[in-house]
Amino acid sequence: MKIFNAPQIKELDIYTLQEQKITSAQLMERAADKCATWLRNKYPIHTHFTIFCGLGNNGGDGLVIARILLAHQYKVTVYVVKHSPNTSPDFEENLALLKDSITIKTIISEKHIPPIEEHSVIIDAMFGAGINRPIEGVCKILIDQINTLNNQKVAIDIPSGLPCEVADFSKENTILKANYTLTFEAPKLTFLLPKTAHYVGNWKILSIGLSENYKQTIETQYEYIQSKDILKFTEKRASFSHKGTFGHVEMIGGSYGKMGAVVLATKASLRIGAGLATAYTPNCGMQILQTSVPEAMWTGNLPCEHFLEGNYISTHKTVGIGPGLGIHPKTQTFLHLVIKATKTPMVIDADAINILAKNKEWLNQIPKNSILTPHPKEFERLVGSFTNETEKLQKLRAFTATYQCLVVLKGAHTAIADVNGTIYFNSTGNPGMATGGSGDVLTGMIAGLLAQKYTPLQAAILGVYLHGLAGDLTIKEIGMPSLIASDLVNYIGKATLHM
Ligand SMILES: NC(=O)C1=CN([C@@H]2O[C@H](COP(=O)(O)OP(=O)(O)OC[C@H]3O[C@@H](n4cnc5c(N)ncnc54)[C@H](OP(=O)(O)O)[C@@H]3O)[C@@H](O)[C@H]2O)[C@@H](O)CC1
Ligand SMILES: Nc1ncnc2c1ncn2[C@@H]1O[C@H](COP(=O)(O)OP(=O)(O)O)[C@@H](O)[C@H]1O
Ligand SMILES: [K+]
Repeated sequence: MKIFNAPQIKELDIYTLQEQKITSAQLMERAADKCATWLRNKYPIHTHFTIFCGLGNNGGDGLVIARILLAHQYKVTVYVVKHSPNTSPDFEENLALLKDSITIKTIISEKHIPPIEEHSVIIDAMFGAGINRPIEGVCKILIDQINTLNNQKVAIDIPSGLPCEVADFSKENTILKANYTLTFEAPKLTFLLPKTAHYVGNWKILSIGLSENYKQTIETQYEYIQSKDILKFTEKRASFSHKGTFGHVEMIGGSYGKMGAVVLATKASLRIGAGLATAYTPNCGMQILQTSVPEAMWTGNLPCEHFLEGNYISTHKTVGIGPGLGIHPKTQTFLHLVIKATKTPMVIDADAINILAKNKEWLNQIPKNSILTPHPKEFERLVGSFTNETEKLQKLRAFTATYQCLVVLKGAHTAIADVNGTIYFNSTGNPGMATGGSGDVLTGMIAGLLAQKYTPLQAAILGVYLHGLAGDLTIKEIGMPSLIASDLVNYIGKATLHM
């Protein structure tokens, strides 16, 4: 699903009106009706709603929602926050319609800000996608007050004050903190970024029938990955296929005391369907690997007892490197040899990334279209620090373009940056996955998919999606805190049933 910025949403709106021969007021009615239906399903009939409306179309949505809720016998109080003389035509039209049913109160200055009933559900329809500067004056005072209340808060389209795209978020910015956000058609970029997502709460996409034809023509830099996107990639296994058909993963990693990481990655590569897997570890890992993953083979440089060092000769398997690797100076040299000897895309994770961060001149030598899977701290070591989300996304794009590789920046809504600059955000996963070893499982999954000849972009997207889904399926059966990385490996199978 494409993620649109504010000008693109406007374009899409205009095209939809022409294509479907409807007025903007009719589209507003449709959008507000979807919100009202959601609210009616969620809140019982005795609920009181306090709706704060701005003067643009977001405010217009609020007025229509009020009208529909009133028609369904809900108790509703509506305030229009009059911060400017300008209003939108659809706001005016709906203001006139609503005036027939209730008295609409106006907030012009601080003294008009009302006390809000303790159990009233607050609907935020002050500013939507049209926000173009920080909020000041009476709106700021009102939002600051609302943010101190424990009432449930539902934002329409986007919490007031939050832009659709990334902006510099100084501490002074006033943004309403919602429990729920009902957004139209597609999420906004700011819903998916760690510094801004907490304003949005639990968000729902409400489809309002915008033109699918026009969506196809809009070029976006951001996409949101859902199940229908991954279904495109999946292929059935041919009857006469054999283990050689599904590739051979060589998972390189492990060091004394950190062998579990490579165990998890190797197992995961097999669970996602690689035909064969070989773990390449120091000698102390041999028995551990052979006992914990009997399906895998083992190889290593026999003289290395506790960490990988020495020579490396490629056997042209699909290489994953990093889990548990350590950063011993001799291991650093060894990694350099692996990178130079490998000619096809590889997966580079954990300490392999940390070593590259210390030896940036080697980055030019990694095979084209390789996939690096840093968590945010590892990413920062690679590209240097960043002060805001804009800078982080710029650095992400610059990195993939410079080194012609993909980056999987892990976390909630893991971001997969393609070589061409498109960034795909994941929709699966949960905080139960914030546990040691989860990332190693992902490395194994992506390597296993690469071995099966998925393209690097497909392997990254599919791996990240199924990894998160395995986490989501796990917590349906055990609580989030109990989830451990081995559970993810065990649920890969169930996750693949959704393909
Ligand atoms: N396709 C869809 O998704 C559909 C979307 N719909 C709805 O339309 C909403 C977008 O509506 P919108 O364009 O009228 O803008 P909105 O957010 O109401 O802002 C109002 C005006 O406020 C102003 N302003 C900006 N910042 C300010 C500030 N800090 N402090 C003070 N003023 C400020 C600025 O005007 P200015 O003052 O700059 O002239 C701006 O124009 C969208 O979020 C959704 O709810 C549906 O109805 C139909 C389908
Ligand atoms: N809050 C969260 N929501 C969704 N996924 C998460 C969350 N926290 C962590 N994860 C996922 O768990 C994995 C953690 O990886 P990483 O930090 O490398 O762990 P480790 O180094 O212990 O293997 C990543 O795939 C990340 O996306
Ligand atoms: K809003």
